[in-house]
Amino acid sequence: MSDSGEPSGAPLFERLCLLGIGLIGSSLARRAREHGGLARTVVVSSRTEATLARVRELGIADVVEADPAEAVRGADCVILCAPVGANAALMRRIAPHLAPGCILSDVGSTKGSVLRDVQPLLPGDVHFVPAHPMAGTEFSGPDAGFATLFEGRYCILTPPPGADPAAVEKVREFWRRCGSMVESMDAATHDKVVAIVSHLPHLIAFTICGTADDLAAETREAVLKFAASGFRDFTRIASSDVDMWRDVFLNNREALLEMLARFSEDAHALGRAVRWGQADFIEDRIRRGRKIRRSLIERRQA
Ligand SMILES: NC(=O)c1ccc[n+]([C@@H]2O[C@H](COP(=O)([O-])OP(=O)(O)OC[C@H]3O[C@@H](n4cnc5c(N)ncnc54)[C@H](O)[C@@H]3O)[C@@H](O)[C@H]2O)c1
Ligand SMILES: O=C(O)C(=O)C[C@]1(C(=O)O)C=C[C@@H](O)C=C1
Repeated sequence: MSDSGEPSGAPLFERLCLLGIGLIGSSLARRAREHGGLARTVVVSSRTEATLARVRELGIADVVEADPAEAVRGADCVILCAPVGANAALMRRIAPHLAPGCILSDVGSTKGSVLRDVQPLLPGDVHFVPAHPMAGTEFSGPDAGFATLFEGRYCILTPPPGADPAAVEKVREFWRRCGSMVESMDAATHDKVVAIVSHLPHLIAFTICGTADDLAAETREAVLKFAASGFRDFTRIASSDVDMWRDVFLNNREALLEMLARFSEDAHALGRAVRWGQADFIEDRIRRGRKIRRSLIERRQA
């Protein structure tokens, strides 16, 4: 395998099964199609017949199977790609059918919940290596995916204590071949980090859109008319998928509420500085924002 993500030699997996095929699942399926190094055969299962029919039309999987229990049979890697709230039920359905030695992974945005929902049902001979690609868009469904989604983006692994090192290395290599930089951390740290960098920004975006929507009819018209401004940037992420974000908020409750409390205190402090005309305080906050944006650009993550 070369550092450029180009394939060399045999594919990592013989039979890769993706359960849930929206933005993330279909990006993985497309990557596997374009990059021979991921899997020889890609099997896909999803909840609705409409999604499965669309996957057939798109031609992004070798096998399309309605029943998840059937889909995982004989797979040496299974990746859960549905909203995180679906994991417990999916796991109950597939656990007895997972092949011995299979690697089970996921792409969920919350990791404590995945350990909670998946580990108790895990057969002894299956290796569990949770993962979270820090890449996405506001779009969802199988049409939204693209093969380059993960390129140059981080993927965080949260292997549970005692995870099989060979399985962890295989999942690392999988994400490297998707073009990602791979890091590992424990699930609790992951959940705190994403609460501030991903979940709270979405919560704020949904809220600011709701607040604008609550304004009197006349003002709301003006908001929409002149929205080619700071507000527009919030509307992009506020247009994200309902099921996915409901599940994220409900499955990272503690960390998200902690970050929201800190944010609220800081927002009040800035509001107070505005009220009392404290220009130095206001300038300091703006400078910190500019500094963070600059460092993201330097790290090529903006
Ligand atoms: N969208 C992002 O930016 C992003 C980024 C990183 C990780 N994630 C995580 O990836 C996962 C998938 O997100 P997505 O953006 O691809 O969502 P999506 O809405 O585009 O796709 C989800 C897919 O799962 C299917 N599904 C829903 N419930 C199911 C069930 N009970 N059983 C089987 N399939 C079911 C849906 O039909 C759909 O095909 C989520 O856990 C999310 O937290 C999302
Ligand atoms: O770019 C976006 O639109 C995203 O929302 C992607 C984003 C994020 O917040 O950065 C969303 C959820 C994920 O779990 C990872 C990535």
